[in-house]
Amino acid sequence: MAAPGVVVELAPAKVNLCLHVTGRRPDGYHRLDTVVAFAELGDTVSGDTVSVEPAVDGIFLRVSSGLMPVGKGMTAPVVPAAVDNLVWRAAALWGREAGELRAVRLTVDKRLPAGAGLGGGSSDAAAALRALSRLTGRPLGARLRRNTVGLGADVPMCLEPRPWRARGIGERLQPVALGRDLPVVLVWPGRAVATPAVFRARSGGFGPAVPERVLEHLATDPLSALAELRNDLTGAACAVEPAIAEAIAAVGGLDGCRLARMSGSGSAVFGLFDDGAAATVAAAALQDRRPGWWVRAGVLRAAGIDTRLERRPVAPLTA
Ligand SMILES: C[C@](O)(CO)[C@H](O)COP(=O)(O)OP(=O)(O)OC[C@H]1O[C@@H](n2ccc(N)nc2=O)[C@H](O)[C@@H]1O
Ligand SMILES: Nc1ncnc2c1ncn2[C@@H]1O[C@H](COP(=O)(O)OP(=O)(O)OP(=O)(O)O)[C@@H](O)[C@H]1O
Repeated sequence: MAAPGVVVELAPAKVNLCLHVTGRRPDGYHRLDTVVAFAELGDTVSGDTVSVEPAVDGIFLRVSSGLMPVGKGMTAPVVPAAVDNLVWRAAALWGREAGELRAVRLTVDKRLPAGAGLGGGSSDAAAALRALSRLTGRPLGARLRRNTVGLGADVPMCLEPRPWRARGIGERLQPVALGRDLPVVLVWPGRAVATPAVFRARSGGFGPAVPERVLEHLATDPLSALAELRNDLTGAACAVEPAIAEAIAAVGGLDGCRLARMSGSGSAVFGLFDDGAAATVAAAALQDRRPGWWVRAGVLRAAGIDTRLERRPVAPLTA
């Protein structure tokens, strides 16, 4: 293992710019065609390798949810603090695939609402794997990358947060050229929905894949291209949680909003803007009107996100 140190990784919010449900596998998972991009805001996952005497083996996980939005009337799943946390499961996967871990402490600071369709848990898992790779000096091998889909369908795309087209159940990744950075307002209407419940509530057949012509158009005029696409889970998610329909209408009505849509299986909604300043003003106005909602302005980065945050001093290990 490399010398003791601390690395801090951003676990950025994932936004499904569109989500087409194109079929269903025999195991019940749905085949998707989705274009995702990542915002420069999210949870953080830090990892320490710590020298202590006597040496301590194992993984230590600390989850701080102090920054998670918790307000009157909000419902969000509890973020598990131990072996059910996706960060823990990612570290266990690393242990199986890349080698034993000794005295590693992973700390998750939650800032993204859980069960929001912003991929928080998946992004945390991916950030933990990047942190372990940096701490140990070992690259993320191809087999490990492939196996991350077992942690969650969104984990492979979160390993390298950049615009992707994802097919299969999310693991067949193809880079996508997004013509420019997209100012975004992210809104979570204070009510979580569980992904399996939304897929179960879906009715009707399957839709067409994302046309190649529209994918190419994303490189030149992303907002017009996205207007031709859709999120096929919107109806089902709104039936499960009507607050989503309210959020889509509220975001669509913001000054300067060019497109409002749900992300993933909900319940978060995003609005795209031409102009970052307009997005910031609109977010503040909406937050004033709806204090029970979680509202953030950010930017979806065409070039992807640099997830390496600043180094911090090493703190002593207290297990
Ligand atoms: C809807 C998306 O957010 C789009 O990016 C993701 O596909 C969901 O990714 P995720 O939260 O990592 O999902 P997982 O934890 O793998 O799956 C949760 C549950 O959602 C359903 N599920 C998920 C993904 C998929 N392609 N088809 C499904 O039917 C399954 O019932 C599954 O048991
Ligand atoms: N580190 C984590 N952060 C958030 N949730 C976690 C984490 N680890 C496990 N979970 C569990 O995962 C479930 C989904 O949380 P998550 O925030 O990833 O949902 P989501 O945003 O809807 O994801 P997706 O966009 O991938 O569908 C929750 O029920 C939560 O208890």
